[in-house]
Amino acid sequence: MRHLISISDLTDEDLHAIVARAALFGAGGLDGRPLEGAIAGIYFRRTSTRTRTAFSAGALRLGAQIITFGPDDLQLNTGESTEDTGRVLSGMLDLLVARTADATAELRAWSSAGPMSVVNAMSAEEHPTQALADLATLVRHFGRIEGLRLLYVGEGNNTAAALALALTRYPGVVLELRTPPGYGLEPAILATAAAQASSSGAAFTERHDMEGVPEELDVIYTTRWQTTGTSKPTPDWREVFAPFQVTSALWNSSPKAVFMHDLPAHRGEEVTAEVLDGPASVAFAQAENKLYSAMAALEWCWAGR
Ligand SMILES: NC(=O)NCCC[C@H](N)C(=O)O
Repeated sequence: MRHLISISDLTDEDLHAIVARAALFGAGGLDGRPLEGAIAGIYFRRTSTRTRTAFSAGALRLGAQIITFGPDDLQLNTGESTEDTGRVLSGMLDLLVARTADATAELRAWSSAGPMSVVNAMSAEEHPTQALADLATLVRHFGRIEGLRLLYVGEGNNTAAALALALTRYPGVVLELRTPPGYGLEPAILATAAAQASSSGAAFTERHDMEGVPEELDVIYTTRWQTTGTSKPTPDWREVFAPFQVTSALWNSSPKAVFMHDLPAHRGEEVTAEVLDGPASVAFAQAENKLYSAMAALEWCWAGR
């Protein structure tokens, strides 16, 4: 069985193939119903607009049938164990797309329960299918990922982790993260991304200020200040985050950069309305690419059965 729980589950070939396929789907390249006969569970324990809709619509477009579960539906809520839940679901479903309440470990338990592919639709640690949509957006916009210069501004959250794990595999990529002090990437993600960059020929840096950001960027990316399922440990967190707002001033030294955001957006917090709704923004094309990357991820999982 193939599972997509972390970007690290994918070989370079898998990653390139899924991203290329997503870009093809975005260009109208769906031929037939490759998931005809498949039954996918769509289980979201946290709020979702884009990811849940993308996987539901994507599975239906590919010819699968879906069963959706909300946060209060399964007997997990009345104390049934993760393991027993996995044993039951894997006897009935071909695929399970799940947004967990907490750790990725729950998804790993389900992936080893039986013959059912598991897709991580966001956990506390990582948001791999967001990175796939973002890479498909880069391919659709620039025609390539190799050599792109990207600045990520904001919390080192699940999206940042997946982007770091994916982008550092591409030769010539420059990925600089500017994360507020105390809100950086987890050390294990930093270490993996740095090791990948040194073997692929990418450049990867994380800093905790907004001084001297790189120039001639291709992409400026941000994320909301309130990451799902987290709370801020100190009451002064807004003062810590304030310098990390993405404003048009960042475009002075990068006039050709596009703006990306995993959404939902909070205009006036992590980004100004001028940037989000301005001509450089591809944020809503990026959101649509979640559909195409969900389709590519589902197809890749199903092809491995
Ligand atoms: N595109 C998305 O999946 N958006 C929802 C959540 C994004 C963000 N990384 C969060 O955890 O709040």
